Amino acid sequence: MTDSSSAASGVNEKRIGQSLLREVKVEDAVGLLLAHDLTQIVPGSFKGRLFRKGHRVEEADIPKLKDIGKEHLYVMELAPGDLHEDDAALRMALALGGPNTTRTEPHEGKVTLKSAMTGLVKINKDAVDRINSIGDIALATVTSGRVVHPGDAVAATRAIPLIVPEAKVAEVERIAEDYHRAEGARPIEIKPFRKLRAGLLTTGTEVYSGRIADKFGPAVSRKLQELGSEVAEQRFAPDDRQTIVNEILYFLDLGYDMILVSGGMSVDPDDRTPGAIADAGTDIVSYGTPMLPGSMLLFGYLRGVPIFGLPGCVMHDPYTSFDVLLPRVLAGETIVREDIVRMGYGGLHR
Ligand SMILES: Nc1nc2c(c(=O)[nH]1)N[C@H]1C(S)=C(S)[C@@H](COP(=O)(O)OP(=O)(O)OC[C@H]3O[C@@H](n4cnc5c(N)ncnc54)[C@H](O)[C@@H]3O)O[C@H]1N2
Ligand code: MOO
Repeated sequence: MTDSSSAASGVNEKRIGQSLLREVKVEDAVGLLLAHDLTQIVPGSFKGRLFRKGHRVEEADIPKLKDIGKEHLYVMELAPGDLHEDDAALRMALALGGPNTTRTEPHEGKVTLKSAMTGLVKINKDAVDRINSIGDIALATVTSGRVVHPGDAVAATRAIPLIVPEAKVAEVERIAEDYHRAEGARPIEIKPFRKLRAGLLTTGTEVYSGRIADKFGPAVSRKLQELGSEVAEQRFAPDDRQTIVNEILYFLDLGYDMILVSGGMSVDPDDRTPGAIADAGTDIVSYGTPMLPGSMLLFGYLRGVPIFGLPGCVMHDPYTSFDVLLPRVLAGETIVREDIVRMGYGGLHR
């Protein structure tokens, strides 16, 4: 990589495995190639690469190097079986990133995986934990199951030392391969959203009779639209259990992909919605969700069609249990009771 014979004598050397890092005074480094990116940080205005790995040091660089605190530079002699930080970060990113992810160039020993689309990011936490227990390498991710948009960072791989044993990176590749063989997916992927047509039944005698204006329709339509789906039809029902059952079955007959029923989800005598959803023949996955807001949400499947009972907060709160579960349904996931149970940890949002 660099011409070690031109290094000044009497300088410090650091051995990492079979590889060698030799310190060279910046004044003696003119003509040598930089062994790694060099970072400048000016708080509030700049953080980034001042010099790129492989840059040939020139006389004019010396004051700039001193400005960022460099009195010495490394000359690197990589042994077989060792990897430069950039190559380690890149190989990990290549192994981990699945469909609909993009990669940045290696940069200061780091590669960022980004989403190429609007979708649901899926990250296997077990693989992340196993990789981070290896040592000398780091994988930082966002939490799985959230909505991401094009260009959003979802994970970053990083080598901690400048030289990493290749075996550690190979272990990351093996973890990714094992996961791929078992699950048919890479540990980090973006699932696209399906475009679903939903029927929305808005219950509440006060809305049905026209005493108050409906606020559920616009809010739910917007939430679906933002993810590429639509409320294809909205209907209204008073707080009457049988009427609600009939309207749900009407939506089912029309073949909508999803059924949403708003209002009447809590404890008042006029709250008929959970009972009506059950009477319609729904297999209820859960009534009650360990998340706030949205604890009174019901989720189930009616002859395979996802059906939600939506509590009042969905009208006005931007992030409820509906906003957690809706993207998963749109991404084609089947929601089971365990998924709902797990929402409680980290599920307190107000
Ligand atoms: N004692 C308890 N009180 C409440 C509980 C509880 O467990 N025990 N749960 C709370 C939670 S959480 C929620 S959320 C709310 C509301 O639940 P509901 O889904 O039953 O909502 P409603 O009773 O039907 O209505 C509440 C409120 O919102 C207005 N509303 C309903 N639909 C519409 C609409 N389409 N457009 C405009 N406004 C609407 C309705 O008129 C009421 O004012 O219960 C908590 N209380
Ligand atoms: O279902 Mo309530 O909306 O938790 O706020």
